[in-house]
Amino acid sequence: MEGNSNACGGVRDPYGEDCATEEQLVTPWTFSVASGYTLLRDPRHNKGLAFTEKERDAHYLRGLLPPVCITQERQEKKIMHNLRNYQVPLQRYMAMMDLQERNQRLFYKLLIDNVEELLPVVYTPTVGEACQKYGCIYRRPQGLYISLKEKGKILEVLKNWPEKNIQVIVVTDGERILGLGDLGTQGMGIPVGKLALYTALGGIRPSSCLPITIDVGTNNETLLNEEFYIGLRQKRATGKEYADLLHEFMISVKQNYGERVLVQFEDFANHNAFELLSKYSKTHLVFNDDIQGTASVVLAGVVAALKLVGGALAEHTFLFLGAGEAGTGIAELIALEISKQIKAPVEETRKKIWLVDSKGLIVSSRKESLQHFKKPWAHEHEPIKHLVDAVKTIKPTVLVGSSGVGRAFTKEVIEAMASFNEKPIILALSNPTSQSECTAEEAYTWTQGRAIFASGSPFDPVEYEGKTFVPGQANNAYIFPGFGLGLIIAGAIRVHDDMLIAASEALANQVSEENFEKGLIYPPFSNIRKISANIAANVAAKAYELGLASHLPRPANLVKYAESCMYSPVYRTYR
Ligand SMILES: NC(=O)C1=CN([C@@H]2O[C@H](COP(=O)(O)OP(=O)(O)OC[C@H]3O[C@@H](n4cnc5c(N)ncnc54)[C@H](OP(=O)(O)O)[C@@H]3O)[C@@H](O)[C@H]2O)C=CC1
Ligand SMILES: CC(=O)C(=O)O
Ligand SMILES: [Mg+2]
Repeated sequence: MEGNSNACGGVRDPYGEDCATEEQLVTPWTFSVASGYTLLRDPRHNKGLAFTEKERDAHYLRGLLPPVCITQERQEKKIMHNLRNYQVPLQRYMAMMDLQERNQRLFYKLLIDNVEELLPVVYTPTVGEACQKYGCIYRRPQGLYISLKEKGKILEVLKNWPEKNIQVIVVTDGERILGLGDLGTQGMGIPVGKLALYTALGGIRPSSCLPITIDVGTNNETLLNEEFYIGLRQKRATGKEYADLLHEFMISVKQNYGERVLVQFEDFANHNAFELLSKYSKTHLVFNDDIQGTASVVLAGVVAALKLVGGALAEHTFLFLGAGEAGTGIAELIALEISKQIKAPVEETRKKIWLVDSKGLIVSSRKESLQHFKKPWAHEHEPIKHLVDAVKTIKPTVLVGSSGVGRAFTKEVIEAMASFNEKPIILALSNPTSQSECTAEEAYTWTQGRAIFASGSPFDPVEYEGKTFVPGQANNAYIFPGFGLGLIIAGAIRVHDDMLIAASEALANQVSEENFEKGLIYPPFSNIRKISANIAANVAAKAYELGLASHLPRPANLVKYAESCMYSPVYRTYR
């Protein structure tokens, strides 16, 4: 039989793949048995050198591994040692991605046990560089790519993904990747990174997480001309063509995974993000991390900061540089919380919050030309063009950077904040580090060590006049993993603003006296699983209270229940 010949090097070739010429069509046959060689190449089950003698015998692994058997802890130690030897952050990122492809449990064990060290590797700032170079470093698909070519077939594409029980999807269209702009399909690094955190920080099983990038083209000329770009080489589709593709996607997701799958919109440009959120929040379980997750984390930080600076939330004045998704999202949640606290209409409480965009202070004379999400912030005031003049005029107690413009908080801006605030609250939220509105060192030195500072991407501690200042990280990574877990354990069918406030309260409550003594307004990430369990419990409790939960009866102890639902990366023993 021709297919059995060994003419092309194969002992048996039942499917004719080896003897087929390059022009002949063959069927890509595969069969999967989780033992032997296949087991070593299955990232979900592979344990590498940690397979025991017994397992090596039972699963046909003899000879496929060197003789030594080591524990998962020893493997972890070795990989951390190797990672620390890399000088370039992107090499660490690639090593972590390789590990995720090779041995999933070890990847998550590493990430959970070394979260403060590895968060900057798999997440901001390094993930930003990874997205910029994603075409060059691309090895294997880590999620689903849905492009205009898949129009009309999105449901089929979803069915191609090997896992069926998906609980969380993080989706981007790559148009506003961190503060780095339009990176097209290379934005895939973001859903992949966010979902790694869903598992490591929030305990959602990796198999129920699905990263998706929707490719409608890119307006990034550099990428369009880049030899190794992996996306569609065309300008972005807009209008009906864009809306139709997104609609087909949302319908297909619900059809394939049901009512309770959480869709997290991530790093869409604001001209689509607000509309998508408002359209699909009525029919789907959707959450926009940049608008809502960021709002929740910043509200928590500000509430915690009040313990250090004093005063009630309503007594503070807020000024934002950046009036997009993050800026207006945060502003709205703060206004909502103040309105609940002082029982005043939100139209009133918005008046203590001011925003500056690329054209200057948002004021009523600009109202007609403003995008809809900025209009509620167009207060009566004379126009002001520059941030520094806005700071000097408005005299905010809290200054928030959500502009994506690195070093926009100049010395003059920060000194102005320090001139009328004993303890100015300065939050430089933009990512990655290159886009941060100021560095931690600038915030502390220009305020003579008086600033309460946190940033979107991490900064090292700063020595100033013999004292060490530890900056906090105001990043939505504190919120979305626990928030998602809360929605899942409650079987929530819709997201409600009160759930964001519930998440925020839970986070603020986790800041200890010891943290406050160091000037921190967020608890350390090293406690993140406990923090996430508390956030999840508060969010779930709110879902039950609002009648939006479908998992009945309600567990009595939601914190314990959340903890008990969390994925553990410890190896299982194979019989
Ligand atoms: N720490 C965290 O957890 C998060 C951080 N971010 C970061 O926040 C940044 C912004 O994100 P997002 O709100 O979604 O982006 P958007 O594009 O929606 O908004 C950016 C805003 O910044 C304004 N802006 C741009 N350039 C200037 C300038 N030179 N002076 C004043 N304002 C300017 C824009 O003005 P105009 O409207 O006039 O164009 C716009 O209002 C990003 O860097 C992102 O990484 C976002 C989410 C979470
Ligand atoms: C953190 C985040 O979501 C962002 O920078 O877009
Ligand atoms: Mg984002």
